[in-house]
Amino acid sequence: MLRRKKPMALVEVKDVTYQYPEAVKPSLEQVNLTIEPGEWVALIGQNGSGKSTLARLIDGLLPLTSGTITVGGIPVDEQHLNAIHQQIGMVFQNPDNQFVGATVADDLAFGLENHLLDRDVMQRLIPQWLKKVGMQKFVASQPEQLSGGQKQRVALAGAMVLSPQLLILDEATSMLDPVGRQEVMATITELRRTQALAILSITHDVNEALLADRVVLMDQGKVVASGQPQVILGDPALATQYQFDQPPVAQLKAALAMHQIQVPTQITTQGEMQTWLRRQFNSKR
Ligand SMILES: Nc1ncnc2c1ncn2[C@@H]1O[C@H](COP(=O)(O)OP(=O)(O)OP(=O)(O)O)[C@@H](O)[C@H]1O
Repeated sequence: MLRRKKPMALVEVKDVTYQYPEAVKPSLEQVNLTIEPGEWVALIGQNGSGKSTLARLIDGLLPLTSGTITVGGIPVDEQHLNAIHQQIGMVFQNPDNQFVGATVADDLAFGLENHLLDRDVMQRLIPQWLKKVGMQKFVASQPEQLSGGQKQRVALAGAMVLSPQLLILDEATSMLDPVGRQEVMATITELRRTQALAILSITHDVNEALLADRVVLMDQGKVVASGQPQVILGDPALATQYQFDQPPVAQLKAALAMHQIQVPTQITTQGEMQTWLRRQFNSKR
């Protein structure tokens, strides 16, 4: 009997161990991770748990020394770096370190020149992508005329301009004020709605992790848990052991439990909590 082969995930990380050359111990140990096409995975974990190292290995910014990684079926190695960089767009933490051009248009053109695109293709793609991130009015602006959130939206346009299948966000909103953070998250949510795009977002922000399809928790170079955001983030034992903030609903549950009010475990979202509280309130009137 013919057995049908399982379709390949977009990203397959298999048995990856990595030690920086000067380090005394590995930063990643036997890491396995898959990301499906179109899936949004939030990578969480304490400082130094290995999240950025894993992202850099997936993008080929660090050389793999043990294990394998494929993106879109292409092995991440020196030979395939160009092809890998067309599959992945990456946005980093610091808005100022990412801006290399004298103007917004120059900045995007600089990134595209590395991919040897024709001038007329570039001139079509740049305004198209600036419009998608809501920055079309700023095409001739200089970096110092932009807010942090606006710079990160330009970085997003730069990461997306070659229509990659995977967007990696390495704490892309952590240096922004609440308005900038909101702007960038709204842009990412909109991109996800309109593009066939998988996302790997590294974050310490519980509200950002809640937007993902799945949360992967790392600790000391290992993946220690993976599952639905509300389940992983709402687990009080995991939150205490691995020191992360719980979502507002989980915090409210814990506070109510201290007053002997037990909220059913299946209630995880704000909407479910509101409905449940309203019912309790009405039944007592
Ligand atoms: N260039 C380097 N050389 C040596 N060790 C490094 C280097 N970069 C990171 N490390 C070490 O690797 C481990 C994992 O670091 P990494 O930056 O991947 O963690 P992280 O989870 O992204 O942390 P954070 O949330 O603080 O960004 C840490 O112990 C760190 O000190």
